[in-house]
This record gives sequence, C-alpha cells and structure tokens, in this order.
Amino acid sequence: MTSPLYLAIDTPHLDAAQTLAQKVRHHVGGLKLGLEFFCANGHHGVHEMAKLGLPIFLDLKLHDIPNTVAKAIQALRPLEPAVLTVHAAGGRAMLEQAKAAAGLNTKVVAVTVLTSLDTPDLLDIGVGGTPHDQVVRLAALANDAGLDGIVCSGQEVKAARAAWPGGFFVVPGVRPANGKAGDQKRVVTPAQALSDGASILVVGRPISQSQDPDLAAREIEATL
Ligand SMILES: O=C(O)c1cc(=O)[nH]c(=O)n1[C@@H]1O[C@H](COP(=O)(O)O)[C@@H](O)[C@H]1O
Repeated sequence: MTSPLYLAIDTPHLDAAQTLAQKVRHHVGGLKLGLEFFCANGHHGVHEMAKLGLPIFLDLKLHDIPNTVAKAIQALRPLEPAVLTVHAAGGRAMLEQAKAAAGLNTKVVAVTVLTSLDTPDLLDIGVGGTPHDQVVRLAALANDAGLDGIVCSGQEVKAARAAWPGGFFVVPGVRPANGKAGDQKRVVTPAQALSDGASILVVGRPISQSQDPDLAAREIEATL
C-alpha cells in the first residue's frame, strides 16, 4: 500500500533536497515542494525531484485575484503536480478558476487556516470564532467551488471529513508523541490525524531535521 506520508522538503538547495529524498524515498508516499524550493529552483528543480518517481505535491499556496491565480496555474501545468495548493481565503471565484486552470491529474486543494494559527491569531486578522469554525466554513466553500479537498490541521479533519466524505484532506502540523511543535500551534499525532480522516499527512522537520531521516520516517509509518 502507498504510504500516506508526504515529506515536506523545505530547503532552497536542490542537492540537499535530492539527498534527503533519496534517503527516505522507500518510506514516504510523496514529496512536497514548497515556496522556498520553488523560488530557488523553479521548474527545473521540480523536474529533477520528479525523477525520483514519487508523486509531487507543489505547495505554492497561491492567493491573488482570480485571473492571476488562473494564469499562474496554467504556467504550472507542464509540471503535472499530483497536488497543488491555493488559499481558500482567495474566495469563490478564485477557487473556481484555479480548479478550471489545473490539469486533470492535479488535485487542487485549498489551505483553510494555517496550522501555525490559533484563535487569538485569527482575531488579529479580523476573523472571529475558532480555527475549527473557520475551517468548516472554508471547507464548505472549497467543496462548493469544485476543489478536490482542503488543507487543515488534525484537530478539524474529523468534522471536515464528516461534512465532505469524498474530499481529499491534507493534514500538516503532525508530530509524533513528544515531538517538538516548533511554530505549529494546532498539532496532533500522525496516527490520530489518519484515523480522523486525513488522506495524506505532511511531515517536515521531524524527518528532515532528524539524525537519521529514513529511520524517523519508518518510525512514524510504524505508528499508522
Ligand atoms: O500547505 C501546507 O502544506 C501547510 C499548511 C499548513 O497549514 N501548515 C503547514 O505547516 N503546512 C506545510 O507543512 C509543512 C510542515 O512542516 P513541519 O512543521 O516541519 O512538519 C511545511 O512545509 C508547511 O509549509
């Protein structure tokens, strides 16, 4: 069975990204490349990482007016990422146009409330209520707009999955029991996120900063 574990490769260095991915390639289901990697290495870098044969999750969290996001996604089409992110807060028209611009083999998923935010952080940006309320609201919008799924924390995935059984749910901010949360505020264990309905789990530092990344990936996999 394919592993639900996607490794977040958060580095601007192509050689470091390749070395890390080579180490864990047999114990992860896919590679997530983010802004840091893409800004430094662009399309060439994505092509190089795709040579490892794992699905590529291109996490660019696009958020702009509908026309700009649609044109950006058209420009990404040759890369054929398995998963691509946009921000749900971009609104209905942006989400609809994002999905329409993507290739048929790309799942477009909407980031709801970043896992680094809690209730006071939402208040700071003018959003009342809890992250849970906001995730449920934005998940309904993403579903309505025809997206494939959402990104949310493990604390909300059960409710989001119940409201959208066929959705694709990406859960980052997962930590093994006793793992360091770092800048993540809404954290659950990988096993909890999976049993609550995550489709895939995104894990970065617990693997990439480990002395032995392959062992760290295997240890997480063993808990699932
Ligand atoms: O879209 C994401 O992947 C994402 C959304 C979110 O709400 N929180 C979040 O942490 N992420 C990403 O997931 C990864 C988490 O990394 P670690 O905290 O190191 O495991 C990073 O690459 C983040 O960019």
